[in-house]
Amino acid sequence: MRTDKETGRGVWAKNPYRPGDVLMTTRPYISVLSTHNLSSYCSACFGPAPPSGLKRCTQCRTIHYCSAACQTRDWTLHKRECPALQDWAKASPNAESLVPSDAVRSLARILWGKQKKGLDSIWSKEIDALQSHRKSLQPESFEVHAHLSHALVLFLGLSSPEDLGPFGIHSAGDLVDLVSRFITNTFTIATPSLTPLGACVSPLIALINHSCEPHAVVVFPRTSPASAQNEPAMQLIAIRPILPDQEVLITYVDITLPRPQRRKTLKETYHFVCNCSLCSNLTNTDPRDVLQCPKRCGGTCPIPTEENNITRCTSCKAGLTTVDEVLDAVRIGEEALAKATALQSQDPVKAKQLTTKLIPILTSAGLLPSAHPLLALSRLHQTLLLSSLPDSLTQDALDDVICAATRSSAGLNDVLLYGHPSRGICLAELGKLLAADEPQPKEQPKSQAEAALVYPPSGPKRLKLALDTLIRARSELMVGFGAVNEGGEVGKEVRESIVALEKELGVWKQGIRNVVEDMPKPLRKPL
Ligand SMILES: C[S@@+](CC[C@H](N)C(=O)[O-])C[C@H]1O[C@@H](n2cnc3c(N)ncnc32)[C@H](O)[C@@H]1O
Repeated sequence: MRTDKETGRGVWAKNPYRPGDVLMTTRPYISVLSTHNLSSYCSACFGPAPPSGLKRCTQCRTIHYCSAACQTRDWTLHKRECPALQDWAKASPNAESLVPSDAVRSLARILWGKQKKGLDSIWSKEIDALQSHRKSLQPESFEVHAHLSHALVLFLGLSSPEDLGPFGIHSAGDLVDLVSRFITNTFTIATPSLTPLGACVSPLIALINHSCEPHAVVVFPRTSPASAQNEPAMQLIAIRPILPDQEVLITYVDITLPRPQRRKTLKETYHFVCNCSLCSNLTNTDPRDVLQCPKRCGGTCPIPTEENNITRCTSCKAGLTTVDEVLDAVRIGEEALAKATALQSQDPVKAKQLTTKLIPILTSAGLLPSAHPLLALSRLHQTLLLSSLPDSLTQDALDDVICAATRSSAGLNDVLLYGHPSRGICLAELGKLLAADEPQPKEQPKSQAEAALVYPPSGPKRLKLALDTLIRARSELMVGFGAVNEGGEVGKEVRESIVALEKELGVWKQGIRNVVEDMPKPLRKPL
């Protein structure tokens, strides 16, 4: 750890690292599941329900565990949390707020943890040393802070903030510091396939500063089910070569978003203006911000904005003549993205209608798959299609989701570095879909030219594409989720699918060979 005047504390590499190397493994100090995951994942190891189901805490009836060992491990904090959850539910005015928010449950766990370990313990000191932005808080965030503080005091069963003394909080300033430390240093826990599960705080991982072109990523690969007591294990994994004496940087925001959106979140949540290599490079065309050349010469041009609406192909210099159409498409695309994201869980049908309608509009306006908001809409569309696949799968439904996954993967590949976990997961999903049994295989095109236009292909061609995609997925997962982890849980599943597909393709080739060998041999001409 070193300290820099501008960025504060940070982590520097002592040794060289290659992409796929694990730099550190640690368990967060506190972690909580998001409310909607509380009954489907274990609150101690964050694993999914085993075949026998999860066991619910009989007292609070809110927290679930996968085993007695996990329940025992969580007991030191849950014994404080359990009565608080019961009292909160009793006082709740409606069924939607029977459980306090993830942030309130996390803050309470931090305070109970400090009390249990001792206010002078290293544990508590590391929490207290986390970066706080109390002094630079903007008036817009006062309301969030006040709301969280009020809910926290209620959840702890106290009558006023003055009663927080036993937790080391002696003034309003201390309380603002606690909330600010949580907001600046909290980390999203995800499944091995990157679905968000909840929130956690690790003082070690929280030391790492940000870049929109990160050297490393933090993932939860879950490599061995036998070691549930070490989960949720956070691993810091290199995705670029890192040299000794180089600062290790991760990203705090979604780096598929264009510069203005990234900078806004970094300013509002983390209180700094990003000057990373990607944010400072304004000369190159950013794949997050590009249209096809209006003359389709193969080049690209930057997406126009209200302020700068003159844009030309960087290759043939043709000027864009459909500026208003593009500006409108991007504006309604962004509105639809915000709406569909908000509706995703309450009304997925409506959300899918929005993504289905907007993707062709953005595509016909010339946006490339990597451009914002097309990439974000494509990824959301893929998730919505996958979760609404009918039980009796139809060829059209399967082919639709394959096309969506192909578009997302193409976009991600242009924006993210080789080996980024999101690229590997998207390829793995695409490969698995291509390998799925076709419900009603389509007739094979007669000519090669016709076949080239059909996507996704059918029959053996599709299986071969599935195999190639899974092989690419595996090599990317070996980077993003660590080579020693064999690409994490998903990397291992992909390896098994590759073996099964190779067998299937082998059987198919052997079948052809047998048919050929059984055919009557042409008579040899006499010499
Ligand atoms: C999770 S903490 C990282 C560790 C922090 N530097 C510390 O001293 O504890 C996040 C905070 O670090 C600072 N930070 C991280 N990356 C930065 C960057 N690229 N430029 C400026 N400040 C940065 C910001 O104050 C941010 O809110």
